Amino acid sequence: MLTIYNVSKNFGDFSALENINLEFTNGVYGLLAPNGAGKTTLMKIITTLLYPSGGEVLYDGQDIFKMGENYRDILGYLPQEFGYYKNYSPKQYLLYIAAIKGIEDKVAKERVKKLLRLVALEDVTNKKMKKFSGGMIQRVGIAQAMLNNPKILILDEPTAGLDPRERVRFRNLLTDLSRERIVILSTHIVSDVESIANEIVMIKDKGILYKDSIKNICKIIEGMIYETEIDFQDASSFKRRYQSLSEKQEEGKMKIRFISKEAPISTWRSVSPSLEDVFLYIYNDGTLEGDNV
Ligand SMILES: Nc1ncnc2c1ncn2[C@@H]1O[C@H](COP(=O)(O)OP(=O)(O)OP(=O)(O)O)[C@@H](O)[C@H]1O
Repeated sequence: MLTIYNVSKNFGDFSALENINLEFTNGVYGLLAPNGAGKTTLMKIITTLLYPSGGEVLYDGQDIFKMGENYRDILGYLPQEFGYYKNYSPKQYLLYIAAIKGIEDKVAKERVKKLLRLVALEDVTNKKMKKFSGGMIQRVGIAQAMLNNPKILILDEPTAGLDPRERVRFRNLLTDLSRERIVILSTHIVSDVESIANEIVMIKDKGILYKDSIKNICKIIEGMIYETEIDFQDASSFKRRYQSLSEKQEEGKMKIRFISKEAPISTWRSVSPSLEDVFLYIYNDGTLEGDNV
């Protein structure tokens, strides 16, 4: 179990995170927040790349900063900008990283072969990576993070730049991997974590706002989400009053999904909240009038 206990992080006078408390067991966790909320900072602390200004991070009760090599042996990390060598093949690259990690040659060869199969890159094992798609590169990234068969796998914005098919493949891979390890991935894209994360961790105002299942998080706004059709000319006043979640044109009218805490009127249809609705509600920019914020 990975435990984050009262962790804070300051950069000079600026406080990026305050009193973070979290516990992780095996499964996929989606760290979800807008850019700049502190996701990368938190992930860097978990990977020991940044030292917290206060608090502790424990793995099975041991301080990860004191575990040194022993912690790095159980940690896999895919940073936001992962540096690979275009002129290398995935096999060459992974063997090279394995050598840096001090994995014995014979063991490394076996593992690289297995990992390339796991991330479905067997057919391009010896092809130079310069012609690879974003999704293929991300899968090489996952494979390098998995070289030491880590108990904790940290992925910083791993789905940026993937096309929808690659996203699906990527999700399936993570679900598979999370059976026997802690997988924490950060993103500001709700749909990336919606179908794979067992729990969502939301950061707001430097702290943890929620750590819960999607189902429970959605309960926060249950009974507050509606859809209705309005005339385009009424749209701006409507949107000043109610927070719009999505809009589309339908038969000359605007179909709008929105949040209201007021008693509904007969033309509103109550709908089930989604994680995307919660995200928009939580991180709304405060441009509404009245009590609906
Ligand atoms: N080395 C640093 N020095 C000063 N401020 C920093 C430093 N690193 C991060 N910050 C600030 O801390 C806050 C959190 O940054 P962080 O990169 O963790 O956010 P994020 O949620 O990961 O966003 P993104 O996805 O854009 O990286 C931001 O306001 C950022 O400007």
